[in-house]
Amino acid sequence: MKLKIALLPGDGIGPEVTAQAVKCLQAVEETFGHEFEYVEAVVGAAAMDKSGDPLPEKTLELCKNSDAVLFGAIGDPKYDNDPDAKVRPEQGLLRLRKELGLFCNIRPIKVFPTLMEKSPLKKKVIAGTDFVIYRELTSGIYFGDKSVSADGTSATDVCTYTESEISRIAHLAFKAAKRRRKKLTLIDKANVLESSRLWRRTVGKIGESYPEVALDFMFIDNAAMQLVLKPSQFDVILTENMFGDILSDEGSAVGGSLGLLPSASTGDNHALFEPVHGSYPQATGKDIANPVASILSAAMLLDHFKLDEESRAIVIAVLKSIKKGIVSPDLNTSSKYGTNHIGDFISANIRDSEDYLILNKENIWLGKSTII
Ligand SMILES: NC(=O)C1=CN([C@@H]2O[C@H](COP(=O)(O)OP(=O)(O)OC[C@H]3O[C@@H](n4cnc5c(N)ncnc54)[C@H](O)[C@@H]3O)[C@@H](O)[C@H]2O)C=CC1
Ligand SMILES: CC(C)CC(=O)C(=O)O
Ligand SMILES: [Mg+2]
Repeated sequence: MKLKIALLPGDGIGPEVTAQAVKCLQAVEETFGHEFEYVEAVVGAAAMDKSGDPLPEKTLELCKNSDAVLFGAIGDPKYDNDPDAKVRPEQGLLRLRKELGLFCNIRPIKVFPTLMEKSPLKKKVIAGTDFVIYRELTSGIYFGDKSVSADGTSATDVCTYTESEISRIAHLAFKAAKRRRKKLTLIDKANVLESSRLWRRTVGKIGESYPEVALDFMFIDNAAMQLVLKPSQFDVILTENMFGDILSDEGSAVGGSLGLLPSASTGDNHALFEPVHGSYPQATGKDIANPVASILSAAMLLDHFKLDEESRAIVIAVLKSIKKGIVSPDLNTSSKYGTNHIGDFISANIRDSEDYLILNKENIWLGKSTII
């Protein structure tokens, strides 16, 4: 298969982890006989340094004209620490999501069997954790009107949802639940928020056309607690933009590190793949960032194009690296392995079809699907 992939490494650790994901995609190309073209462009603070714009027109055009986008991360302390900054790197990512119509953000959370003891939670609490968050990505409070009063003493962010914005992602979440353990939990704050009540009404109605899926509702405050008390109770979580953002970082702690979580953002015409984490500026250039979230995002990219075996080859190589203890310091503080070495190990193992077959038979972690 030929694919044109827009590479947007971005800021902080973005370039380092994206480079490891590209190594893995190149290994897939060689092993399975595909041809991927990579075209790089700037985004976030890196783009602002050049032109003042966190999403230059050229970058947006490239993304629109590519089959997929592989995104690193954006964000820089010089903007985080300046509450008066008028333009921010994050606006580049938000606008890109909106322009590409990426309304559905898919964030799978599974516990690697070999990493059980790395979780801050007890083994018996996290055993069996395997859920996926369907997070609405192009609306809600991140995209609503914002204002600050003239004297700077009050500020407003508006949260708006329409029925059609809710129903298009709800259908995708119900379909995912049908393929999985047939349970969907809508997480909201319907006891307080009007927009959440619209979510409940809309999702409740849509649920009638998916009778095989058990639908339940949970308030966000309780959900934040349930996620660490009994994460295995969740199968598909459907939620709005900000709640999904927060819950996925919380969920990453269940599996041991935010550096492990990949994501896919899809719409009707485009798809973007990125780690759940941000630019982790404290780690920039230190060769300590975990590249697995980015590498698994590349596996989700392959999944998206129905390259199932190829995606699985990446996942299995990742599993092997973890099984062998080739992990970054977030998973083992005394680890001597860096970002680059881990990327080299995983990409080399994608090429190793014998290991691939053996591990594939074990069928650990993967279940029937690859990532989700
Ligand atoms: N999608 C994106 O590009 C996102 C960008 N950001 C931006 O990133 C910058 C930093 O934000 P933070 O809140 O510190 O979030 P962050 O996700 O960059 O880091 C939070 C913590 O997670 C851990 N972590 C994250 N990625 C890791 C990796 N690959 N390997 C090992 N450990 C990892 C580290 O302990 C780190 O201190 C900000 O400018 C923020 O706006 C934040 C979230 C998402
Ligand atoms: C940096 C934001 C634009 C979003 C975010 O934190 C996320 O999508 O995880
Ligand atoms: Mg986030």
